[in-house]
Amino acid sequence: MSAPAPEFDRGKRRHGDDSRGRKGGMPGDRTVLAVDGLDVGTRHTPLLHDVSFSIERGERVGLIGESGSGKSLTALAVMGLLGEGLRASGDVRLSGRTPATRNLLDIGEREMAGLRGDAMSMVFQEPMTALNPTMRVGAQVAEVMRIHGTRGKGAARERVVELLDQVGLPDPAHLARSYPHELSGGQRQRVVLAIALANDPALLICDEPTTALDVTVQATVLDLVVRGVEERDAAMLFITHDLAVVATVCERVLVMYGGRIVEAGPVGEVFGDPRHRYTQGLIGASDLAGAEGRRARATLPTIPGTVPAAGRFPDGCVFRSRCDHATDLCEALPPWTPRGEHAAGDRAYGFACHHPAGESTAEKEGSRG
Ligand SMILES: Nc1ncnc2c1ncn2[C@@H]1O[C@H](COP(=O)(O)OP(=O)(O)OP(=O)(O)O)[C@@H](O)[C@H]1O
Repeated sequence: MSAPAPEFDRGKRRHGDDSRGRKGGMPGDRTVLAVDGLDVGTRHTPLLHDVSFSIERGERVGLIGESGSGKSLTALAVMGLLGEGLRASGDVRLSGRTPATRNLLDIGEREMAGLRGDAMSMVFQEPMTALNPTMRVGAQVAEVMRIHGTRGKGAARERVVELLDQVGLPDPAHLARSYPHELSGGQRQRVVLAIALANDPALLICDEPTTALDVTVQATVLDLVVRGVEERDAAMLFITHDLAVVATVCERVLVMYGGRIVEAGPVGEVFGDPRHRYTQGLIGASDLAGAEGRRARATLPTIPGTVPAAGRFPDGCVFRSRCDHATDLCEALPPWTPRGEHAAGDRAYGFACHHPAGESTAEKEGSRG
């Protein structure tokens, strides 16, 4: 998209309070999603390793990384939508309406289906795959309320028009009677968003929601997504390749490579002062607009080579086969290093790199033990 200038001032909230003793963050009062030590793989190939993070109510967290890093698998594992042949282990808790007392990875498909579209929703890149081509769009929005019993028939009909209006569709009462093929791509994605938001989910996951859209409508749809989650005080996980979008939409960012989270923190800190060499490379190769972005691009290295196929990442630091700074030390898995003053073990603020950019004296002393 024609990216707006990045604003490096998003990380205003402090998230250290809820993370003592637990890698992904102990569910506190405002924690909606807590993922702790999530591993995903096929029988033979591990794909995600020890993924840990949490998201609070009203918080928007970006998940970035090149194609094949494991972003979609993370989202699908949370939603209980991993395909046949994939296994997940670890701990995934969702609160919001009800206390997060159970690990989502342990509950059956029937119960998961009750949560999807209700307590948590997901918007995918391609709206046509999410819509039923043979059903009028209004009926599809009403159906998600009917399935979850959140509204009676008459109330659902009124709510459909309200929701279609909220996502900026013109003449919503008339448009509700259209079929998906009668709408533009941008209009279809708005309908998908209306469906995702219909039951006021506590968690909205967006996987490249605007990538398939015309650049002229991308910014508008993004704005609607942000407004939708803000109005509901919902938590959002936003998956994208586009760092400029993360800078605009999110407060916090998780950087993923080789199925691991390699860096995490407030967008301003991570994009303004990346510590992991992979994050540095991503920023160097990105379209971050504006003078700040261009200056950064001129001084940061880009990423040599390509992402290895699943199961072909090196042991130790997963990035070492592409990293100019790699040494023998990188054959060992780098420990998670908290950023600045943050507590050891706080996975919301830190990085896992043996040779981080801009290493502070305190960190050097810390790593020497
Ligand atoms: N069902 C599966 N069986 C085997 N490998 C899989 C399966 N699904 C995904 N993978 C592999 O897992 C890795 C991570 O995939 P994932 O789709 O999560 O990447 P991504 O970061 O979302 O990429 P993209 O940005 O292209 O969507 C890839 O190497 C992919 O080939």
